[in-house]
Amino acid sequence: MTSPTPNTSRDRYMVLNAFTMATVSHLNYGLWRHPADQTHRYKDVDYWVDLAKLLDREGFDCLFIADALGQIDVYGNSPAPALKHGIQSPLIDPLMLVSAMAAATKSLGFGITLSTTYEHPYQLARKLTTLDHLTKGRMGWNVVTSQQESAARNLGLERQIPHDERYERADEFMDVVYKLWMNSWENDAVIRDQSPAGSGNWVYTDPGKVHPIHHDGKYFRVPDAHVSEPSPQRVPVILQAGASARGIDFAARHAEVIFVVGADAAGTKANVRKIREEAEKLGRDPASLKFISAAAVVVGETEAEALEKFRDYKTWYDPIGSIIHYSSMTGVDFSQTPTDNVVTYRQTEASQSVLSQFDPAKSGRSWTLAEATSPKEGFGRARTFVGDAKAVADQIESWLEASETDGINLIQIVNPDSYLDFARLVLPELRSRGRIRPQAAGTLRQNLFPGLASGIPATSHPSRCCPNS
Ligand SMILES: Cc1cc2nc3c(=O)[nH]c(=O)nc-3n(C[C@H](O)[C@H](O)[C@H](O)COP(=O)(O)O)c2cc1C
Repeated sequence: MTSPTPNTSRDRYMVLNAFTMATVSHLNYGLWRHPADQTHRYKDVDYWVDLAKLLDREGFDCLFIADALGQIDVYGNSPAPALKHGIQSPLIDPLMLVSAMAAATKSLGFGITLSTTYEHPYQLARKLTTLDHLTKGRMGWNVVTSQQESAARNLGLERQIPHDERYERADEFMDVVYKLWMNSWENDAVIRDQSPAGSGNWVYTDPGKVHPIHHDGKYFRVPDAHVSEPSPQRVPVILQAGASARGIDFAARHAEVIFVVGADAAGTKANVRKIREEAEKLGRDPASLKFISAAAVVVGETEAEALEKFRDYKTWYDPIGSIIHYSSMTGVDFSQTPTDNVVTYRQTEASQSVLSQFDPAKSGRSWTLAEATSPKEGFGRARTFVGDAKAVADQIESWLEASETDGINLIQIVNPDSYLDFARLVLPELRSRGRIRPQAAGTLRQNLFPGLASGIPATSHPSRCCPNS
């Protein structure tokens, strides 16, 4: 049951992320065919640098990039529909994009998706430490346990590790990376004493201040110290999205920014309260968690202009594409399901929360497949706010209130117009209402959690549990 306690820890400043994927269409199914859309340039570094510069200039907190590790092939039991419809395929590696974007920006954070099921913690720790150095403390990690059989098949497994066991493995994965990031190098381990040759005092790193972690667990054995010296945040900001029972437990334990789902504001709020409650039980400070959800915005100078734009965008929207993606996330082949059939929950080894949010037992009403995947009033499964600047700002504020979330992951409908329109029209309005932080504070973590004295996680975060932290 949800907590009756109202959430009192939310800041006035909202979290503002742009949400995309290194592919032709993310949640804006079919819009790659729109004449204004530039997403087909996703393989061009200038496309990413231009997007990052725009978001940085306009004061977005973070560019959040989703990812997947295998083909989208549940719908019709084949990759062909996703390939034809351009549904998250073709796809490139988002981590590779960060250095170029970082070099062209000052304060924009980067939330990149990496899987605890298919990465190794020792390697992942080095990759994210490297980027946290190169970005000067602007890295976030969207921790996923993955959900596609196609990833398992192509990465050396017979089949997916079962859903709950993936989370068990993920818990141990986090334990390993926390030890590497927080416990292995002391703050003053690097001395870089350049005493002249012959003095005998010169030293780069004090070996006595670099500690092996001696991890020997069920899934991982990592005996030695981290190979990289600590980065500005030490631990990238931990983002997370899964919301099954096991996903909620994981989020409550580890996540700082939770990408929360729900069929509507009430369902989203129930998930927010559940995770907050669990986090508090684990001794975490409720102010050290933030909740965001996906949102699309169609804004015009006037309501009529916005409605016309919405109508135009809708003509390009691909409802089959949305079902192809939904099949992949849920692990259920919906290719033969009439779109007016009611969505019922069934347990799969893929994402459970993406299906259970439409379970009548959870949301209080039934949803047809069409309503779940292509609601008339929106784009895909993202909340959609349409109108002039004032109306959109009103809708965003009402949504944040009703869902008890802290901010949005703004999806693109048409790139870059969706972000340009938002920046030109909605941001000044939100700014005038005191919703946008006036300037960057330092690291991504300090931007998201104003008041933190340093870039490292809050003292109640599990990464701070051990010596040297
Ligand atoms: C809103 C949302 C966004 C997600 N984004 C990704 C993603 O980009 N890449 C990925 O591999 N998994 C993604 N996932 C999958 C989850 O991270 C998680 O691994 C999966 O949902 C299984 O957990 P669950 O049953 O607890 O939801 C996403 C899930 C949700 C709900």
